[in-house]
Amino acid sequence: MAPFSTLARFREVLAAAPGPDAAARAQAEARNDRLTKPPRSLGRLEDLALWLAEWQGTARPHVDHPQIAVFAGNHGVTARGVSAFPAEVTVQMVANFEAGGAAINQLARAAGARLTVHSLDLDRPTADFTQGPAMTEAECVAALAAGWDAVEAGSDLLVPGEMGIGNTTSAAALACALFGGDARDWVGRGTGVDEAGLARKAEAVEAGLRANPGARGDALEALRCLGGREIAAMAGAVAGARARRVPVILDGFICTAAAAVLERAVPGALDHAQAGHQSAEAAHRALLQRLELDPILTLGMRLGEGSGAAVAIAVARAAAACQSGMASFDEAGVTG
Ligand SMILES: Cc1cc2ncn([C@H]3O[C@H](COP(=O)(O)O)[C@@H](O)[C@H]3O)c2cc1C
Ligand SMILES: O=C(O)c1cccnc1
Repeated sequence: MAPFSTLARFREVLAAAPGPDAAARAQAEARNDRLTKPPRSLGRLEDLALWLAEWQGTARPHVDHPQIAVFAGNHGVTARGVSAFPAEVTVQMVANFEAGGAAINQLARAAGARLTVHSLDLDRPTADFTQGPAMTEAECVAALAAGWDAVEAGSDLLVPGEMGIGNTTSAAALACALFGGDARDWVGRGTGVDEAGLARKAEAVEAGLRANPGARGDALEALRCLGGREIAAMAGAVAGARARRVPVILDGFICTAAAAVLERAVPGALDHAQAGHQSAEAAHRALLQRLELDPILTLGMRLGEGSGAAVAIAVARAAAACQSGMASFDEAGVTG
């Protein structure tokens, strides 16, 4: 059960979260130095292996039980004409996830990952944030807790994903509140809106910041006022993974905006997270840069659902396999 029932308590829990295991990292580095390859020849795979090691607390990290947790929520801001698709697609796509027909079902299977799907009050959209806060504190805390509790015992890697028509507008508003800049810098095409739709998105972000003056000064307040249930749940899942020392691979723009809330609330709160990919959603690159995250993949994907991060699981598994399975120069009788 999530150990918080207020946003203030969530912030304290986040601030008290464990750091990396320095001893495990040192052992993993020493082992990596003795493996049968020229130093650094596995490039970023070596960094990923050491990152997995320091969070899993072992010199021989593993990606045997990755979990993809997809959260779904509905957004009142869809009333502003900000998506190319109607809001009912959210619940329809949840049915598709449950039937195995979505992209994330195929990518989870391809990645050897367990997929869990979490619907968050789909019949109760968040309030339209252009008129005031999207959520009450109780609603925001409940969504954070749902994410926290979704991380399953035994998962050795977590990918948070989302489904929520209108949520690129919510994510843009969040990013704008957290990092400043112009609304137009943070909005993008999402599901494929035209120029008029893009202008409506920028107007909604501006109106949201005007209607929620407290959002600029406080990351958790920004989440409550401008986020959505699936966005808060992804933030809760990333925080819950940290408490359990489970490394996280972040997905696209919406997932990264959710995670950014944690980093802005408590610097260092994303140290256990890597960026799985860089989305084609225009502002994702800027968001990654603000967070100093270097995406593992750039495939031009712009789907969400955890899809880009799901593809990156294979890279993390490859990193762990080399670190944990390779022979040392001594063991293999190779001259070092
Ligand atoms: C069929 C379908 C499947 C999706 N899977 C993810 N998204 C993605 O699109 C939505 C965000 O874009 P916007 O802000 O423009 O609505 C989110 O649900 C996101 O997960 C989908 C969107 C659609 C239409
Ligand atoms: O980057 C993403 O995750 C994304 C972009 C567009 C639409 N849905 C998701």
